[in-house]
Amino acid sequence: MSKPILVVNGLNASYGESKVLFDVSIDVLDKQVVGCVGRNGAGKSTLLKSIAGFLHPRSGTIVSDGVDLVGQPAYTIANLGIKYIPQDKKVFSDLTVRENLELGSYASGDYDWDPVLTFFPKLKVLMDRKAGYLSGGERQMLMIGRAILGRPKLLLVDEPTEGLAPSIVTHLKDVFRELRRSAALVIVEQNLPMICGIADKIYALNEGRLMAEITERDKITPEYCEPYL
Ligand SMILES: Nc1ncnc2c1ncn2[C@@H]1O[C@H](COP(=O)(O)OP(=O)(O)OP(=O)(O)O)[C@@H](O)[C@H]1O
Repeated sequence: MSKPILVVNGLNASYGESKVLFDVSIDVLDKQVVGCVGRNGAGKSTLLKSIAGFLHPRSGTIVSDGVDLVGQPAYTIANLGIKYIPQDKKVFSDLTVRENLELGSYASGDYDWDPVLTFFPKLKVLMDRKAGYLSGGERQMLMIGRAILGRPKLLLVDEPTEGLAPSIVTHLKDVFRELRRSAALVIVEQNLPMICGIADKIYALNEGRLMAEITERDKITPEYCEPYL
């Protein structure tokens, strides 16, 4: 039986006076793939940002390996091996692909190039190119490569397939499947065939509240999850 790598309990989060998450509780086991689905504005990104330390919640606990992450700065959480891949695919445009990749593990100085170049051989060719010139798919490879270069234990991935060609979506699906050998993943995703194809569990959010925790294998299907979108 795997141990939990993340336990979020009673999370309430706001932007100023506007409350966005209401008493959200989730848990993620080691090497588990957890999907998070919901309509636009449901609070999925806010949940990931809260775990990653980019937004300090009003109340609740977020515990990983016995450490409460609430109140910790984002860089401390990243150094604990919890890597956040935001939706916006922002890269440092004037830095090369190599420099962008290395920045993610700069603090720890621990670079594990093998999985990055095995999963994304195309990055080898692009290594000296300025990141600002990359296509959307190449940027996503860079974002994921940057997160896995430092041997993460948990990846928080926000809508990784948004706007990408079907061949890249299939590739990313294979990458996430392989990554679970060494890390747990929480993936926010609107592409139900993609997330249902790899998730062990799905959480559905609506208007900041948890509507469902779907764990039965035969219910982790696009048809079953569709009403939550
Ligand atoms: N920086 C911010 N300041 C104020 N309100 C915000 C901010 N970011 C998000 N919100 C609001 O919080 C709510 C939840 O947004 P969030 O981005 O978490 O939803 P989401 O489920 O990820 O949506 P989407 O699928 O559209 O990305 C929305 O009503 C949004 O307008």
